[in-house]
Amino acid sequence: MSDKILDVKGLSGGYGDITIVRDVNFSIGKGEVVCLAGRNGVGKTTLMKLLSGSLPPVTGQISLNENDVSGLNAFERQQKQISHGLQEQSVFGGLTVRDNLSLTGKWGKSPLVDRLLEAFPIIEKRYDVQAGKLSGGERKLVSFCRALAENGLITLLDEPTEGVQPENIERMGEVILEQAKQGRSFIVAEQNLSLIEQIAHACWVMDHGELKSLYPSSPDLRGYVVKDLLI
Ligand SMILES: Nc1ncnc2c1ncn2[C@@H]1O[C@H](COP(=O)(O)OP(=O)(O)OP(=O)(O)O)[C@@H](O)[C@H]1O
Repeated sequence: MSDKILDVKGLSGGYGDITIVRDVNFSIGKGEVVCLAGRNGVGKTTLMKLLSGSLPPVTGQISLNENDVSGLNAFERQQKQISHGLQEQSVFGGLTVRDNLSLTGKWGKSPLVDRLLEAFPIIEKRYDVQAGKLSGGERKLVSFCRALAENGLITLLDEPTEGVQPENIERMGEVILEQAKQGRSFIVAEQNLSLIEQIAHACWVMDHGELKSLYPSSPDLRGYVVKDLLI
């Protein structure tokens, strides 16, 4: 088996008759962290949904460890170790933080959970609080911790830092890099340049539903991301 974990060929998809993601091709290696940048509305979340299985592809093939998972739904892909903390299905307001974390069955006593609690002590302090009463940033931390605790081969994170304070963003980056060293791969749709610079082994920019690689092909990651994102 090669070190390639995820291989995507000719992936397209969208909503009804509208195609958002167009003919996307890439592969990701074991332990690789890829950041996905791009302006609002270009299709980053749609690509993440196509990868997680919450949106069925119109064309294309997604292979995980050389097995075709394109026809599997989100739950089945999760069983195959594609973990995700995506925006919409993130955190249920009527459940406590502890119950939200326990939904995947992976929030038990483990070194990984201990590490997450050490990085984000606020989580344990909020265990018995209903998630609907959390701040936006705290909900993002719950979603992040749950996705990380799943310990999947590949973890998809959609704007994990939205509303999160800088020191916690830096800790998110530290945890991602530690996990990547242990062989986990990540795709992180993200606009926060500090996090991108902290964690990215590669960075892609999405534009009109198509992907182009910026880094490491460009030596000036910040310059190129800023130019592509903000102008
Ligand atoms: N459920 C939906 N039904 C129809 N169109 C949708 C749906 N969700 C998103 N879109 C459209 O698809 C396009 C891409 O949206 P998407 O959420 O993938 O962009 P994004 O790059 O993640 O944006 P952001 O950075 O703002 O989160 C947008 O034009 C959006 O209006």
